[in-house]
Amino acid sequence: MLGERLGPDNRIADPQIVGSWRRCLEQYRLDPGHAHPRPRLSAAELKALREPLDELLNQPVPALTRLRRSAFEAGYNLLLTDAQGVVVASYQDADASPELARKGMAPGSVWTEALVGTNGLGTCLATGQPITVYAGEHFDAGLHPFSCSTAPLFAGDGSLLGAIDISTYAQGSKVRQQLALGLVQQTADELEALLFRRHHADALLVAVSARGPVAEPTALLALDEGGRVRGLTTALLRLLSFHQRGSLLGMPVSELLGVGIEPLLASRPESPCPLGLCHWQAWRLAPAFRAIPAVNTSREPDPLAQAAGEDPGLLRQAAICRRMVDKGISILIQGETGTGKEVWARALHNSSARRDKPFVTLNCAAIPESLIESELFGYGAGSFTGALRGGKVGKIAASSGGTLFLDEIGDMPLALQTRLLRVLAEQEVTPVGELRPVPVELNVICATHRELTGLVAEGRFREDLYYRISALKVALPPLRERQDRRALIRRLLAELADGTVPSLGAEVEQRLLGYAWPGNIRQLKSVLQYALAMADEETIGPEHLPDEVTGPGLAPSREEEARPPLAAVREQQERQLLLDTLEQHQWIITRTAEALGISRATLHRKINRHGLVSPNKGGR
Ligand SMILES: Nc1ncnc2c1ncn2[C@@H]1O[C@H](COP(=O)(O)OP(=O)(O)OP(=O)(O)O)[C@@H](O)[C@H]1O
Repeated sequence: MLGERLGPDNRIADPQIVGSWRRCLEQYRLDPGHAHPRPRLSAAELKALREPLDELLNQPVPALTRLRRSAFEAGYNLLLTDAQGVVVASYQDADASPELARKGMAPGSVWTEALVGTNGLGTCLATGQPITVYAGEHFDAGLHPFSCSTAPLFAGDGSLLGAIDISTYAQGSKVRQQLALGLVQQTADELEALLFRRHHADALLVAVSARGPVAEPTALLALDEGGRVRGLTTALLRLLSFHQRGSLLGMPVSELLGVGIEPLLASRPESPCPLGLCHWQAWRLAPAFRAIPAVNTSREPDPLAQAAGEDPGLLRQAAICRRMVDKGISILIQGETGTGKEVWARALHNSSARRDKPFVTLNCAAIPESLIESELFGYGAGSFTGALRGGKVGKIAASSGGTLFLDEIGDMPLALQTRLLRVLAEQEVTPVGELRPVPVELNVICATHRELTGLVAEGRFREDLYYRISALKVALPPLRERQDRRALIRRLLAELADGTVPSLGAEVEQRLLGYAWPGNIRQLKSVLQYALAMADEETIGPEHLPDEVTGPGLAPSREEEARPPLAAVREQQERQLLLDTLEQHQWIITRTAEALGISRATLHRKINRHGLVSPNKGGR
């Protein structure tokens, strides 16, 4: 059979593939004429298998996020398996055919070579080598329409952890697909480097590069105090042309790299090692060593860039904010409800030199006027009835040195505006009922959905405070005006999906792009959550969307004024009923939903649609 496939046109010439076909025929005794069942594990079984990969799956990892994004944009599906070839996470392209998912590219499906025959995942894991399996190179004829590129993923201690794979329809040539293999290999190297740094957190780490210093070094060496090799990454093994790490462990670094630990320690970060240079030139490499701190230095994504997404206007504002953030310039964020004002404020804080200090929020619209004062300024022991016996630290003092985010500043009562202005000028706060002021280092970021200049003109907002808090104004556009809506929808869908990311049907995407989103990103998130919960299939169809998006129920906000008065009255009544019932049940969603006779999901949707805000923000 193998002889037939090799044929005159050399269809299977790649020695890795030939080796795999031999194993399939001779060792596993598979028959290429038969479809091979791909078993699927239950969710409970899968949970245990995911554990070794939790470090990569339970938190955003920049290298994986980048690959997910590139794969999405290029129409590939991305799979992550454990070392046994069981898919533990799958991220599917919104446009790719659901056929890919039907072929077993979903969490729980098993892809070992012994079961499925030659395939990217199984063969990569069988050999521990990266591989592209293209079209007819698959052993199972059912997989011939596809092409996949897979790289093995190694843990910090060098053991095989699993594999990363990107797959798509086979088109063009195998050479094109091999470009994708480079991308997958790079990601696997970066993930391994991350795990390696964590695993060897107490060792001296040395980055080796053939091209001089690189931004994200992946060829890493861990040394013990005596300068012996404790571990090395697969990227370094490749660079040194070694296949096995076992024989190198314990070896003095001078033997491996031709440079002892003292010169390495003495070499300034990023300076080339003079001894190594001679040695490496003999290998036709121009190395650069740098001792790097043995801590996790992987750069987190830029928080402002994350918040701006791909909208050109927001990216411009992010660039301006970055320049201002540590210059003591006050920033006012304006935008409709749910446009991400708090997200932006947090991004500002996280981009600032104060990022390790507290970020404290106060929503001036969400708490009764009478409480804002004590919340903000705190109070001394026994200062009024109902006060805590020991007094309470106010939000201003709690945020000292960090950032105080004052949301809905337009709702701050006039008397408190005066006091706030004084604290900003004098940098000291006097708690309610106390005489002595306490010094604070107050930095505020304010936000509002109102037009503050209008409030100033009406005498409801102090003009001097307005200028004091708004040296730089950031205007967040409503979702319907963001130019990166499509990308944002896809990103949120991928973030909210637990594992497999279903695709959006063309009609659904059009509806989401055309909808007016009165509740902006907050509403979009709850609509996507709803759709994900409703859709069991690989594709989200119009039937999985809530009525507010599909039905005539709620007209787009731009047409709001044109809505018939009866509908507007009904909306108002519903809003009031919701508010009353929520308050009656202390914003406990389960109880409120029960009292209203609706599901929790519907209640959440209605809360979002009406833009209702719980006093403690938790009930949103
Ligand atoms: N750029 C973004 N990317 C992803 N999610 C976002 C982004 N901006 C906002 N969100 C999400 O949208 C929701 C609303 O965001 P946020 O609370 O920051 O809005 P807001 O404008 O402060 O709302 P409000 O005026 O009602 O307080 C949150 O769930 C947040 O996580």
